[in-house]
Amino acid sequence: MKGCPRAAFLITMIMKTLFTNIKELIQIRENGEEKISGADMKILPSIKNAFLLVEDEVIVDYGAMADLGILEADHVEDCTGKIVLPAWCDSHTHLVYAGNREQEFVDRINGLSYEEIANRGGGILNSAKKLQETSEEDLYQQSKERLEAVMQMGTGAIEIKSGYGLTTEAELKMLRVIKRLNEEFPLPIKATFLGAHAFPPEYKEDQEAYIDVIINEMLPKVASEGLADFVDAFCETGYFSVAQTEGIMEAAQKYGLPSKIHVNQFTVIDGIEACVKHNALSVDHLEVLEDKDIEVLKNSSTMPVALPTCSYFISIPYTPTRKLMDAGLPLALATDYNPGTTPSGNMNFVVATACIKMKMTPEEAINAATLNGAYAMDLAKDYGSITKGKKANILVTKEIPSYYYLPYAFGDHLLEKVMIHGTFI
Ligand SMILES: N=CN[C@@H](CCC(=O)O)C(=O)O
Ligand SMILES: [Zn+2]
Repeated sequence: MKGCPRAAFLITMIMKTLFTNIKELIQIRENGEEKISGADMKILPSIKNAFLLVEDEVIVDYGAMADLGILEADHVEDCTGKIVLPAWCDSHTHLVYAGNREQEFVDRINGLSYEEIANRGGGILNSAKKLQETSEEDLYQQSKERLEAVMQMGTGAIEIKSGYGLTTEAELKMLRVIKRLNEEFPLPIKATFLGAHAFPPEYKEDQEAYIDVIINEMLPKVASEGLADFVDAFCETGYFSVAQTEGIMEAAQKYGLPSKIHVNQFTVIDGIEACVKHNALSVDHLEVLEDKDIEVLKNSSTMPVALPTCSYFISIPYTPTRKLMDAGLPLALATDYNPGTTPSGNMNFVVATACIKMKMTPEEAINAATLNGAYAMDLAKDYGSITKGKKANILVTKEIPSYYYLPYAFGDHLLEKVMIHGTFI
């Protein structure tokens, strides 16, 4: 009922939607699992020839068609030949941005690296300049279009970061746009404050002064206006050091903001250890990993998040997800939707890329893109699986041979219907 509080008083009848003859209902979780780890990721519990019942915005029942008694419903959705699964949970995006960076895409084709482009004032600083010059309304309109598009592609819960503002005013502008999206769209949106995305040029020679702005100027405003759920930093050589990242995590903790940190994208600088020490909810990227990083993640509650379409787009190594899972760790998959390294919010393509390039099985990839993604946004209690009492965020595929077909036919749009909070969008 987000964005429509009065409706709760106006609607008196329960709206029932019954999905019948489902070829296979997948990602059924009955035991309150909040995340799936290690070898368990190979298992995707399912029922063949199933039904699913939704009342208002909640999943209330499911089972084999043979066990479906006579049931009245306001709407019956015949799913003969179709797979039904929970909507994707995209736990890492930068979906709010201004303009695009297709020139840098061509520059990379012509031989420049991400680092070389950034050193010339491109990259994050290029996006920050564009965003600072864009009005809040225009930024909202650009972002809204992207959000509508990713929902049509099956995203039912999403995290969006700031980080292209890099001034107090522009960071707050981004976060207000995220807040407005959250108010006006039916899906849950978690906001992450990423003031520590890059050093603005005017602070190049005095990094600590910018850290001071983040901690003593931006964070208090973000917190007092209730604009963020999490804090993030780009913990990377040439960006924010481990010590600076720790300072930001500690400051955010005082405002009750857990961290989700960009780390180990290009270099190993012991950032993961610092994140685990500060109980980070997730560590994201991890394209370069050493055994010691994996050891540190064991026995922690921090979710490793891989972003395979970022690796695909800027031709960097893929996160060694097999090593992580072999170590018994959980793993989430997300898009990293942003104008520089991943101009795509397509979770289907993320799942396919994980299977094709990282050799994850479809079961592992689907676990990573649903329940584990929800965990990485602190949303697993209500999203990410077919569970009685969870929100009805449901994908219905077209008629396909099996769920293997989703990553197999990687370029096809295979979703027929998307339901968010009990309503087809
Ligand atoms: N690595 C840091 N941030 C983004 C890219 C930002 C940009 O290039 O605009 C990422 O997650 O890939
Ligand atoms: Zn990112």
